[in-house]
Amino acid sequence: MSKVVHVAVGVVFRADGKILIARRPDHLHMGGRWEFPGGKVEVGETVQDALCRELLEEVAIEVQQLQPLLEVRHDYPDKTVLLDTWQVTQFSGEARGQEQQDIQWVSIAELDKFQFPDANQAIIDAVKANFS
Ligand SMILES: Nc1nc2c([nH]c(=O)n2[C@@H]2O[C@H](COP(=O)(O)OP(=O)(O)OP(=O)(O)O)[C@@H](O)[C@H]2O)c(=O)[nH]1
Ligand SMILES: [Mg+2]
Repeated sequence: MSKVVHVAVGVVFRADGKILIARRPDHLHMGGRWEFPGGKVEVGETVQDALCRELLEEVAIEVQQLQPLLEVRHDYPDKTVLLDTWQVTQFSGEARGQEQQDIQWVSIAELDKFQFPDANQAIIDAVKANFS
């Protein structure tokens, strides 16, 4: 059994209620699909630290307030991920794709128009249930 990849994932809300999504670069796992920004938790790092680091690296925002939303464990054919998912309610800076990836701010209703990795359906369901 391969080990579970622990991933810090941020559902970032802007003051107008829109959520930040980013398009994964084509060459990566799940390339071309849309995601909530985040990345792997490194050794010796808390998941909160990882989330803050990843959001700064990927979309140039500084997290100021976060709270746990849910954990999703999902088996892909090639790996198992644990998406440790947090709601970000306050941040500073203006989001931009730091790795040439497209980003968009979308309403909860619009989330269904985008193709996400399979593991994300549980996150989208939780967002709709909690925040619609
Ligand atoms: N960030 C992020 N990763 C997701 C989501 N959904 C999902 O299945 N994943 C998976 O989680 C895994 C790790 O995420 P990642 O590729 O962002 O990790 P990372 O930023 O540390 O990238 P790196 O390994 O290139 O440094 C990938 O296999 C990715 O496909 C999501 O909404 N956001
Ligand atoms: Mg990432």
